[in-house]
Amino acid sequence: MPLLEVKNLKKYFATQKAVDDISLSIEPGQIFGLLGPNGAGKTTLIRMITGIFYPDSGSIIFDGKPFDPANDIAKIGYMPEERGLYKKMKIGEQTLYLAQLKGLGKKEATEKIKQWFARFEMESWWNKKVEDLSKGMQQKLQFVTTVLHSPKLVILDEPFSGLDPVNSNLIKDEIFNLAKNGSTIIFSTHRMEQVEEICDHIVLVNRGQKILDGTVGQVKQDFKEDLYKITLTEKGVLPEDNEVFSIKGTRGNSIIVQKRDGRNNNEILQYLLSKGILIESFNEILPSLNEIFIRQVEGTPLARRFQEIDN
Ligand SMILES: Nc1ncnc2c1ncn2[C@@H]1O[C@H](COP(=O)(O)OP(=O)(O)OP(=O)(O)O)[C@@H](O)[C@H]1O
Repeated sequence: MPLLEVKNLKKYFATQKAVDDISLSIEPGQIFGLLGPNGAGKTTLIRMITGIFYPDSGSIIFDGKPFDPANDIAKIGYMPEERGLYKKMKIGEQTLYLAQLKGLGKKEATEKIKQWFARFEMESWWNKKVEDLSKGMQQKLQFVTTVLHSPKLVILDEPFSGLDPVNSNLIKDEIFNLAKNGSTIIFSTHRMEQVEEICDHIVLVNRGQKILDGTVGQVKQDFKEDLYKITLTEKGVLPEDNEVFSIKGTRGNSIIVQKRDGRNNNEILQYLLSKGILIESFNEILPSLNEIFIRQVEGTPLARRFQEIDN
């Protein structure tokens, strides 16, 4: 049973169809990437899933039942892009307050805060004010306040913005841990390399509509162009266009080839061997999510620069 099911959700503003008939389904433990260009409708969709906006129409099923914001909100942790911490309040006190708002008792909340603060090396922050923290430190704190009550659904909007590589890794590891322990994660970002690394499943939204839905692997397979990078053992004996493949680029003793329709990989290798060309390595090149994103959103062909493909 999915943890979250959104069916035909719509939210129109006066001049804008912000979410225009979106349906999607998220399984428990999934790390789900909600992607789309600026203004696509991601925040509006998230605001409906978190009970901030009522949908104009459509339904949200959370944990098997119609979504009931008053009760279900305690099972959700949302880290919005605009961070919402009280600048003047002391960090320990504030974290405790936010945890209690999410339904934790004072004792349990204090224990959990201590565990998280120890894990993130934040123990010395307890009596500091938020305004005394750097942007990245505030980000870590916001992450802790989002996940402290062990929500079933964690929604993270650009969780890595402003974080250095060490802290990014720390948060990334925690995202994997949360999913491993059964939390479901919705992860919204414009950084496609993070999506490739972290997400199991993605949905791409554009102009209020869903334009892609699948696992990262499936989506890449769907957009593949039958391109291969072949590294040859000897320089100088490069093949030419032929009936099995066409040459799309060369770099040193590596070539990028495109398999012709109806041909298979063995035929590529057989052709090269028949010409006495020895092969050091042979790899399929799948498009990056970044390329797919741009192609789908802009409707432009993949602008691949072959000389820049390194692996
Ligand atoms: N409260 C509002 N009133 C009127 N229009 C709105 C409101 N909120 C969002 N919109 C419009 O709805 C559309 C979708 O906005 P939304 O914030 O959901 O996009 P987004 O995908 O989150 O974008 P970004 O990546 O830039 O955060 C935009 O055209 C926006 O101008």
